[in-house]
Amino acid sequence: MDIVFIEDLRIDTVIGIYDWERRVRQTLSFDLEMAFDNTRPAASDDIAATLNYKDVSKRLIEYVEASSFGLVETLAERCAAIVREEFGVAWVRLKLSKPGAVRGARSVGVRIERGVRPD
Ligand SMILES: Nc1nc2c(c(=O)[nH]1)N=C([C@H](O)[C@@H](O)CO)CN2
Repeated sequence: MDIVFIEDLRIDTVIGIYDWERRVRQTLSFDLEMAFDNTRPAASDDIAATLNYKDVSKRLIEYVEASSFGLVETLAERCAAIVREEFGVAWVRLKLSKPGAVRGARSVGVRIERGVRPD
């Protein structure tokens, strides 16, 4: 199985359960691993045959910037669904980090895997 990945995609949004968090924008970081057969784009050298990481990044930026969920779990789930449904990705691993949210920890958050991982 091949992977297309996006690392440390930083996006500002409204996120959190506390009153003060509803009034500010915080920076989240996204790491994604997406299953994709890279042999076809490699053979054709054609961007149209790829899972285009720029297109995925732009779509997630658009969605996350406009969102205002309480939990990182909810946002992670919605982002994984976008990747799978709009980009035809069979399996995705998504880590959503909320840096500085907990004193003493560099970062906190969730990691989820959705879909069926190809062999
Ligand atoms: N599992 C989770 N725990 C917590 C979340 C969350 O989204 N998922 N959120 C918070 C607060 O919003 C926190 O980030 C503020 O410091 C606490 N725990």
